[in-house]
Amino acid sequence: MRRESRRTSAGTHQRIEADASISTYVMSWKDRHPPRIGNSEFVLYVGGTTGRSILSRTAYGVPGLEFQVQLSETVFAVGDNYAVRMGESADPPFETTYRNLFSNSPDSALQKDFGQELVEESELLLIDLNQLNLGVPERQACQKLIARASREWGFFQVINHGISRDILETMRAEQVKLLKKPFLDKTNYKDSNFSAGSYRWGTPSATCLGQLSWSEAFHVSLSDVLGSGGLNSLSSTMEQFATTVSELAQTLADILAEEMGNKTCFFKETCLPTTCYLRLNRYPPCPLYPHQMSGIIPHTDSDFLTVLHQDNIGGLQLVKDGRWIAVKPNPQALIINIGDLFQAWSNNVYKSVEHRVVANPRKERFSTAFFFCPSDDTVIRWSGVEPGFYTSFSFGEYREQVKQDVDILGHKIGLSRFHLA
Ligand SMILES: O=C(O)CCC(=O)C(=O)O
Ligand SMILES: [Fe+2]
Repeated sequence: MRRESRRTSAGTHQRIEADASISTYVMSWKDRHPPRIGNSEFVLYVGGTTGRSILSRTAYGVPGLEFQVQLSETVFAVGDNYAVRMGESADPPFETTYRNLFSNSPDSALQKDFGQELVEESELLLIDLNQLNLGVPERQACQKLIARASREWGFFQVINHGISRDILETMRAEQVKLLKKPFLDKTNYKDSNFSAGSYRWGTPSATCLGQLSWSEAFHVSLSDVLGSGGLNSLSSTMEQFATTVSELAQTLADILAEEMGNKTCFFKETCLPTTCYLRLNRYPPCPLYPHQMSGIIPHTDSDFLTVLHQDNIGGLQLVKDGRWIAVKPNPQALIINIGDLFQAWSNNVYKSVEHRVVANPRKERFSTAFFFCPSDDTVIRWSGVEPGFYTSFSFGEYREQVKQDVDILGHKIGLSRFHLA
């Protein structure tokens, strides 16, 4: 959490920490520049969002004091030597909320997950979708490439994908504007297009550092956004983005089905723009445990396929042949990855591969993920002649199982829940 501090003499560093309940600020001291100067009293000023000029109340405190404030209020604390201003940082209070996880974890706790080995960087297979519009041989070769990448990697990237640079840039600008709002504004965000709970950060159920995702996101059901007539620039941008990206996802899904010898209307009938989801991700810098903290912990996506637009910071990694590989960012390309539903529907032909994001110690990162999903009542089943690996299940059942596992166990189990013995 960023703090603006005015330093008037060397020695003590004073700060106010936002507690998990957010409406409570806890006074504390931190030794940054020993020797420490004693526990002097300080004055806490609480005001409206414009600060000192409209101060509404003051209090006298010592470290350890808990002080209730309104979410919209700005807090200043003035100690004998310092003034600290709070309440306007965009970053969620990771350090304070998860302080028990940090203090209980031995330094080696994350090394188990991240290992000591150097993660190799690789460029994902790059497919030029313009090939689909040329002659029959070019189209067939391109389709085969898409299917091969989905079988062998579960991941590839595409250029000439039909989403204009203008749409991508406008979407990103709206996303940055939204996610750079002060944290307290995001937790309170009221938009008639977003249902409650669409703003998420950290991992509420985490019981160890390996389960903590150092990121925040607006996870939006497109049924809330589409057809609302674009009430503001954010929703009209999301509408435009989602409509074009869902056409791309539809094209790719149809190709993957066709390459299995199953030309089908299934995706056209079950995956509508309104049944899909959009996730606007922001990864604040994480100076703790450099290169070992997850921005998003290892997971597979619970959809048919995902279209991802990332910036040029990097951090996305995926598993290939049992090893983590870092994806080299390509600003021209969109990343496509296969999700759990396609793996089940194709009876393991296409792979839903585990991936994660490694938090960057200094730079923030943004990505936009479009999840190509069917309606909740759509049943996912293998319809080929070979024995199936999974029981059939509806997408609604699948989502419910994932939610339960995350709530109870702290992590998703995924497809193996539906594996036939
Ligand atoms: O930010 C990224 O690169 C990946 C995001 C992701 O995996 C997700 O939102 O499911
Ligand atoms: Fe993902």
